[in-house]
Parts: sequence; structure tokens; C-alpha cells
Amino acid sequence: MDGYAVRGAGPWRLGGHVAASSPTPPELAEGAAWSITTGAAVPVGTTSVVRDEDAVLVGDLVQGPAEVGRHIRRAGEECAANEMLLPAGVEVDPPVLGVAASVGLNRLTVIPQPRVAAVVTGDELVHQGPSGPGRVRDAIGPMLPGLITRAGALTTPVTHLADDRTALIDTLRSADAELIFVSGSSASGPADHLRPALSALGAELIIDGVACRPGHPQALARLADGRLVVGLPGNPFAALTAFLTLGVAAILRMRGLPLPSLMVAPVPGGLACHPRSTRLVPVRVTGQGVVPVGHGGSAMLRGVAAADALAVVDPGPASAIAARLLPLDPGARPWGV
Ligand SMILES: Nc1nc2c(c(=O)[nH]1)N[C@H]1C(S)=C(S)[C@@H](COP(=O)(O)OP(=O)(O)OC[C@H]3O[C@@H](n4cnc5c(N)ncnc54)[C@H](O)[C@@H]3O)O[C@H]1N2
Ligand code: MOO
Repeated sequence: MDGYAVRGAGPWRLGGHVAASSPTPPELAEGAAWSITTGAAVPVGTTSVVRDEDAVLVGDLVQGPAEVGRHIRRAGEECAANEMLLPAGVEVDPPVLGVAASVGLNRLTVIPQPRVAAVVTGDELVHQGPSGPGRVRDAIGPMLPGLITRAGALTTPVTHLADDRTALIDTLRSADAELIFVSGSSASGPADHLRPALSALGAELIIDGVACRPGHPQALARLADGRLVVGLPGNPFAALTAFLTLGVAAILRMRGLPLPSLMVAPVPGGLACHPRSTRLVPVRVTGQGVVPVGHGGSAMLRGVAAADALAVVDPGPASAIAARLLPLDPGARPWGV
């Protein structure tokens, strides 16, 4: 506290000043006071600090309440010698970086951020103006760089491709990234080239569709050289759900981080279950539980843009009265639940 470092019982005679930038101050004599600024090292022998607003200075005599030990921080209060500050394997986010600096570390040994590429495919896609017959405004390309960055990976500008198998094969072959997202080629129509391209490259298809709505045609494959490919469905909300589940899981694994636990919240109005698939539903999170925001069709981003989270509705015969919450921000600190 800004005030006076004092020794013993008052009143105290003012002897000097110590600032936060002062080198080690000398010892304080019994009955002496030094004016002090917040963060300064207290002079040896200080028994209390009297705050400015509690002190009365008459000539060079200081008076005020002096509770022993008050307003003095002890060495080792936050971390004793040899105590572990944080376990290995935590994410170096801003508070972790701050605490590392606060204890004087100059270097941290870290797992480097993975390099992730994004490829958006579709003959119909345009990047200016509205959608219309034969033209669909690309809504996935604008989302991917931010999502990848928030998930803790490094990325480059999005690559845009027409529905062309050779171009996709070339792009996958040459991408300088450990993980490549490809949107809009995940189904099995004549313009969907992801699976044939993966097969031409001799990739191993690890996940070939999931029982999740939206997002069921998503895919995960490993190329012969170990690089991973995640196929995102072309419907924009489906692409986002596939990113937040499969994509984030892949990135977290590459970063040496565990999957986050998901908090469970009540759904006062209930959410209809799908008999065989998990549903992901955009919801607002309120004090009473979660409320669907609507507009959660696989081609729609309106609902998720207004949502706080996605409710994970497990498959079942009826409706769910509670759901796990999948965060929309892949950079959010996980809850320890
Ligand atoms: N016979 C079947 N057809 C489809 C199935 C199926 O199981 N059997 N699944 C449907 C589902 S579900 C989805 S999701 C899509 C996934 O298809 P693709 O990943 O191959 O994507 P496209 O067919 O190219 O696009 C689907 C839809 O999304 C629009 N799109 C694509 N990219 C973008 C973008 N970057 N921004 C905005 N909109 C985009 C595209 O124009 C289509 O309307 O397959 C279904 N079909
Ligand atoms: O993945 Mo498609 O999920 O339902 O639009």
C-alpha cells in the first residue's frame, strides 16, 4: 500500500522514502517510519504499513493504526521454493504466460503450434455479393481462419478450388501443413471429390461419417506421410459443427492437450432427440438452463451466430431435459468438470 512502513508502536519519526524501484532499503530503527509506495520492498525490521488515508503526518511525526504484518506481502506467499507452479502440459495462454514471467522465467519448453491449411471447394461459390441461382456466397471460408487460430493452430490464407479432382489431389499433395481442412466435397455426388482424391493418394480413411446432425458426412483421413485431412460438409452449419468436434479434437491432440470436459445444463423446455444421431443445437445459456435459439438447420448460420453454445442432444426416443454444452469458441479455457 502507498503509506508508511513503520516499526513498533507509534508515533513514528519519518526517516526516508522507499519506492517500488528503490534498491534494498536499509534497516528501520524502532519508532521510525519511511514513506513507501505500493510494491516497494519494505525496509528490514518493518512491522506494519500504515496506509496514506489512515495516517496523520504532523511535522516529521507519523501517527495511525499499525496492525502487525498488515499490508506486507511475504516472500513465497504465492509459491514456496520447489513447489510446482503448474503441471506440465497446460496450454500457454495469457495468464500462464503472465505467471511464467512473474516468477522470472525467460524460456518455456513448448509443443509448437500445428500448421493447418483450409481448402474451400465448390464451383458455385462466390466471394462478393449475394447468393442467387448458380451462385452461393462462400460462408465457410470466412469462418475457418479464425476458428483454426482460436483452436491454437497456425494457418495460411484459405485456398479456393473449383470442384476438380486433379486440383484437389494436387492441393492435398503439396499443402505445407500437418492438418488440412477441405469443405464442400464430403458427400458422394459427382462434384464431391474428397474421398476419390484421398483414395488416389493412398490415404487411410479413419472416420467415414459420424452419427451427428448436422455434419454426418464429415471425414478424417491420414495421408501416407502422416498429414491429416478433415472433410467438412458443405452446408455451413454442418461445416462448423464438424470443425468444432472432429477438427478441434484433431488440433488439440496435435497440441498435446486433452479433450475438454463438457458442462451439463438443464433444458427446461426439452429438446427433441433424434433416434440414432446426436443432435447439435444452437442455444442461449441462461440462469435457468439452455434455450434453443432456432435457425439451426444445417445450411443456416443465423442460429449459431446468435447462440452461446451448442447443446449436445444424445440420441434417444423422446426429448432431452439436460444436455452437454459444446463451446463455440475453440479457444475457451476448458471447465474442469
Ligand atoms: N445423396 C446424398 N446427398 C447428400 C447427403 C447424403 O447423405 N446423400 N448428405 C447431405 C448432407 S447432410 C450434406 S452436409 C451435404 C454435404 O455435401 P458436400 O460436403 O459434398 O458439399 P456440397 O455438396 O458441395 O454442398 C452442400 C451445400 O452446401 C453449400 N456450400 C458448399 N460450400 C459452401 C460454402 N463454402 N459456403 C456456403 N455454402 C456452401 C452448397 O452450395 C450446397 O448447397 O451433402 C448432402 N447431400
Ligand atoms: O451434414 Mo448435413 O449435416 O446435415 O447438412
